[in-house]
Amino acid sequence: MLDIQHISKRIAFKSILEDIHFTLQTGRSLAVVGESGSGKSTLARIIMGLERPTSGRILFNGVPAPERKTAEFKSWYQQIQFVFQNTAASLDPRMTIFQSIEEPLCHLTKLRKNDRKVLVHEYAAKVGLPQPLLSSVPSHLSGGQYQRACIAKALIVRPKLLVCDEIVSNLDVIHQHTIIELLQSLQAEQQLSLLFITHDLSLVPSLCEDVLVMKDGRMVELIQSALLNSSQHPYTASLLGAVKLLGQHWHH
Ligand SMILES: Nc1ncnc2c1ncn2[C@@H]1O[C@H](COP(=O)(O)OP(=O)(O)OP(=O)(O)O)[C@@H](O)[C@H]1O
Repeated sequence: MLDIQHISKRIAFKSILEDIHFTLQTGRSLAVVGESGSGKSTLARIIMGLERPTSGRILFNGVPAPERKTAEFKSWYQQIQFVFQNTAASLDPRMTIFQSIEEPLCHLTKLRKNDRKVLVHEYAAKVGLPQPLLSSVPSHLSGGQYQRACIAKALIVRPKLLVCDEIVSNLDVIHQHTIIELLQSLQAEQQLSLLFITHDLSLVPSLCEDVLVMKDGRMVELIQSALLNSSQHPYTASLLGAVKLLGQHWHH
């Protein structure tokens, strides 16, 4: 379904991404891990259509990503939704949480007001956002609640693929786990494919079947997360070593 074909990106003669290629099948989950500066966010921005690759292309169900501002762009991107690390900028501070979650339905569907309202309540409940919070503005939410609102906003148009860029990095461990459990259950319920970008390898095994390890814009290896512990690659081993040094738990 998502087919990343030999993506490279150069900015001012500097190579940011070099020959990234992988596929992500329906209902599967892939983590993209690597230390800061390895090119993860650039890859996410290219998948989103915010940046163009220098070479290579992206197909979704066999269809190449359309140019921005075309009619095809809208329907292509209805299938792929994103949740970002930069949470403070993800929701409009002047809108209520209800309006924010409703917004993509206004842009991407022809649903009537009442039907939109039913869906907003349904998705708020799905992500565990208490109903009274829907009339609040984003600044009144905790980090975990804010992230749930972003997830509800992304999922309400029933995308086939959800791309998450560092979405739990700013949360404490308990909230990290509830968000990961939420993604697991939504994934199973909606046959959602998940691309989970993180610098934190400890989060990967509980959520993703496969892992793409990146370093300096290149693919180090693509490996099943169940086999991570036995990776022969020195860079993957060093990332794993860092996780163990921090004393984090390994959730299989
Ligand atoms: N517009 C740009 N101009 C110049 N260099 C850039 C630009 N965008 C990204 N880079 C460089 O590309 C490299 C990869 O950045 P990117 O943000 O994709 O990495 P990352 O793995 O997501 O890091 P982090 O986890 O810190 O967000 C970095 O060295 C960064 O400085």
